[in-house]
Amino acid sequence: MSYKLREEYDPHITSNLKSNFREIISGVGEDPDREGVLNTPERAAKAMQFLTQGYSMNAEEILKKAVFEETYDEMVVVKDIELYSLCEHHMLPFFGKAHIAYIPNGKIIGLSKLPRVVDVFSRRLQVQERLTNDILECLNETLKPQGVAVVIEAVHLCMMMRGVQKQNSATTTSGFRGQFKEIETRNEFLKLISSDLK
Ligand SMILES: Nc1nc2c(ncn2[C@@H]2O[C@H](COP(=O)(O)OP(=O)(O)OP(=O)(O)O)[C@@H](O)[C@H]2O)c(=O)[nH]1
Ligand SMILES: [Zn+2]
Repeated sequence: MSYKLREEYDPHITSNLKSNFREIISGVGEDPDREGVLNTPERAAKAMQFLTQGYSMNAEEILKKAVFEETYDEMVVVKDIELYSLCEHHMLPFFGKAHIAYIPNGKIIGLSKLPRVVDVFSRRLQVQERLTNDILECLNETLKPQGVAVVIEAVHLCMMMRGVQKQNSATTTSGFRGQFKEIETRNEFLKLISSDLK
């Protein structure tokens, strides 16, 4: 299946979500028949499907479409990939950046496929740790590289708008496989993602 942002919405799912969002609107004390929110259940139903479209995508299929045989065997880094996800505990957004590196093993991947894989796994109900691992394992399994590394830096609205209400805390998660387990390789990656070169 090819990756595309969802423009058509499943009528059955939309109808189910729509009636649930109507309940939520009246549940919070708002009149669901007030003009301003009359179409909100349908809008919210479509927005929620957009935000969770990763469930109907297959990251391995996306990656396999753009694998090329090459002898390049230095580190490839794509950094500052913006991501938006929903925390599975509160269904509130968390968002930030992913940085990905791999060292090819006879095969390179089309660069755009790395952000696409980030989207596939972030457009779901997630925790940041699992999101990091999902991306890492998928790249490791599909490309079988000499090494792969993923770092995610994100802020969580469930910690900002509610709960502890901390506005300046960010969470960093990381995962390393193969050659990135070695301190020198890992440090080279961490240095590259902290440089300002765009
Ligand atoms: N490890 C991890 N925790 C997360 C993530 N997103 C949200 N959480 C946490 O999930 C936890 C859920 O804890 P609970 O005590 O069940 O929920 P709660 O009473 O709403 O917790 P507070 O947020 O502390 O008010 C909270 O500590 C959240 O900060 C994430 O991506 N990773
Ligand atoms: Zn949360």
